[in-house]
Amino acid sequence: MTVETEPVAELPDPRDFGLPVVGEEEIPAELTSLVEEVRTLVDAVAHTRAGAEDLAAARTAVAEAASRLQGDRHDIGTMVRHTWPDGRVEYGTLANIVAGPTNAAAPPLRLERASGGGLHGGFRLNGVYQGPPGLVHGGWLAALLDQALGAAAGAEGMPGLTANLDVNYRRPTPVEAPLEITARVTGTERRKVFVAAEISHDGEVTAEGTALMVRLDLPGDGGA
Ligand SMILES: CCCCCCCC(=O)SCCNC(=O)CCNC(=O)[C@H](O)C(C)(C)COP(=O)(O)OP(=O)(O)OC[C@H]1O[C@@H](n2cnc3c(N)ncnc32)[C@H](O)[C@@H]1OP(=O)(O)O
Repeated sequence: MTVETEPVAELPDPRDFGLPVVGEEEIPAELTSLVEEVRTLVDAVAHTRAGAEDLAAARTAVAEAASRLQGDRHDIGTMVRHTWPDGRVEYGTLANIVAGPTNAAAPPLRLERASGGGLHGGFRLNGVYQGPPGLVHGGWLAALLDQALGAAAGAEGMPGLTANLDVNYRRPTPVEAPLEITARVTGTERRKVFVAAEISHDGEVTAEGTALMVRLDLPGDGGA
């Protein structure tokens, strides 16, 4: 097994496969701000003790907002193009449930290149992500690890699908608290990309995951 992290092939443009592409820079600031507001709304709805009158008024306002937005939609499968500071281009799914920039159901996760290699990001999960009281749901921790693991492979020019994901929960992960996530490629073998990631709070690892990503068969890479 090697730890070769050079991109294996030029990434194809998803448009060549019939998938629409939106540049990250084309997402209107108003949409980004709306996504933030909807996250706040979901948290408010999940925890509200408001009375019937306020609930009914809020329902009407939300229904109006939804009907205003329904008409003009991106297709399922629309991709978003991200350009790293070194010029490398990467594609993600616009409405990805864990990191889609326009998906208000996704947590506010933003991954950056780490100085020592791999990716890292700081984030905070509100009470909507609870499993046990006051703690983040284990399924969401697995989803966050899976996303970071996939993104770490993608950031090295080796996008793929998760074939296997192994998660260990080391300590409880609190909601409403600063969290960090890191992920990196640890090795490659033919189309297999081995990746590892951790979520930590207060400097202590709370959950860690390893995955086998199987690299997409890209045109011209021979699959080796
Ligand atoms: C920025 C974007 C981040 C995205 C992160 C999110 C990640 C996701 O959620 S992906 C969605 C969940 N995953 C999926 O839906 C994948 C479903 N599975 C599949 O499509 C296929 O099984 C797939 C693509 C993983 C592998 O199939 P295929 O391309 O035919 O590869 P295949 O030839 O069988 O295997 C390639 C190698 O991997 C190995 N392998 C495949 N699956 C496994 C497995 N589960 N465990 C161990 N090894 C495996 C094979 O043994 C083979 O190894 P070797 O090179 O040593 O012979």
